[in-house]
Amino acid sequence: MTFVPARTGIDVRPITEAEIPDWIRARHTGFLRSPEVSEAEIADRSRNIVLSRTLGAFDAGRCVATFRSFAQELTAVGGAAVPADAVSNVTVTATHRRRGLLTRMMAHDLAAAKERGDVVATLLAAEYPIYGRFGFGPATWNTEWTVDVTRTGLDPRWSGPEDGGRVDLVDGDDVRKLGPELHERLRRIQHGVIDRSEYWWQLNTGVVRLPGTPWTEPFYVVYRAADGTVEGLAAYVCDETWSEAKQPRITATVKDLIAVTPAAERALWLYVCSVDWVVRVKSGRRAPDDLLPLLLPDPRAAAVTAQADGLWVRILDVRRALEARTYEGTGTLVLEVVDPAGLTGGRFRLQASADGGSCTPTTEGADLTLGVGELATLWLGDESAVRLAALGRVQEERAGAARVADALLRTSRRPWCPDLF
Ligand SMILES: CC(=O)SCCNC(=O)CCNC(=O)[C@H](O)C(C)(C)COP(=O)(O)OP(=O)(O)OC[C@H]1O[C@@H](n2cnc3c(N)ncnc32)[C@H](O)[C@@H]1OP(=O)(O)O
Repeated sequence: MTFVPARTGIDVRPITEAEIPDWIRARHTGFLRSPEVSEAEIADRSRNIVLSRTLGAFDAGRCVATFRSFAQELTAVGGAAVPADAVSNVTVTATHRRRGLLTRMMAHDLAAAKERGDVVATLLAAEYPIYGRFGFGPATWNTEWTVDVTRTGLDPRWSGPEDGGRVDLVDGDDVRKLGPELHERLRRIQHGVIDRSEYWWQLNTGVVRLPGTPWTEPFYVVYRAADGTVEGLAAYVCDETWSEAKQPRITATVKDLIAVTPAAERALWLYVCSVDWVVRVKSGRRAPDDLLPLLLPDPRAAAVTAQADGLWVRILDVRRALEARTYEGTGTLVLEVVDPAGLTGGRFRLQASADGGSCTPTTEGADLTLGVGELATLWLGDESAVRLAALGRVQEERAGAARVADALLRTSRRPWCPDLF
């Protein structure tokens, strides 16, 4: 593995164990948090980072930029997991911005991911304009609704699901036992979902608490179907707002809600919207086509209060990415994929049907020319090639090719990535 040559006299390289505290300080500085570094954080990082995948830029021995990646699995359309290079903790200290340090760290990491055989790289972008230039495209979107419970039209006498299932309050121990298996089932049916490690469950149930990140123990509920199978799990916290007239005006904020059946999804949303005293429910990050508004007799009670790009994907291997997913339509498409970084561009013939896709290099004339970032936005099924063509971001080399691409690549339900990393 060769490093991108230094143009600035600043070293970009994997950090050593001894450099972890300085790297944490630089990371805090880049994210505009207090530069103070605690022993607890050093211990936590020492346990959880892979040094060879934790990059720093060093100017006169001081860390001035940070970058970290780790192994992740991303669910493709149809439920197969593809190996992903998850990028996180990207910072460049303000004194060293716009000197190409991010560019060098990214080139180093993506080259290593390609060499390892990862199919895609993923990240969550702090700001939209940063990562398109590196071949990433937004592949999932998140919507947050705020439900005005007083106008949902829900029956105030609702006292649990009427399908034979039940909703039970559980505690963090139960969640750590039941959650991982439920999430594994979700991963097999929901494209866009990423794997959750044991550490994720510990962090998100308060077993691991990081300095500077306050923890409020949430309420946890599970939905069990009539046969006792756990099909859904929700975690929510409540504030303590009361009106001046001493009336409870509580907002419930959903931290996590995963369900593997529509019955579980329905029961958990109706439960959260029916807790006495709760007048407002904040949904947290949901897919834009989440059922929530339409589960309410009056969907206008659910107002969209945030909408933003979610998971960004960088395809590292076009052939394996297109062969990993399934297709709702049948047809053939020749794609000219432009990748200025030279990691995976070329001309590919995609033959798709209900049995899967085959993708082979070809010299046939292209139907559609598109950048590798645009392919990422289409790959998870969310974006429309017709829309991108209207924006001038994909070129039709054959009239009607964008419609064919939509018939093959788009999915009935939108992808969703509920997690932060
Ligand atoms: C996955 C995550 O961790 S997301 C978190 C990202 N981190 C942050 O937002 C923390 C605050 N910001 C920073 O640390 C830095 O500004 C970074 C990491 C965003 C950019 O680092 P830099 O070293 O300045 O980037 P670099 O010099 O390599 O810039 C490469 C190109 O991207 C452009 N660019 C970089 N950041 C931005 C931005 N925020 N908005 C628009 N363009 C940007 C540069 O102008 C440059 O363009 P050019 O090639 O046309 O000249």
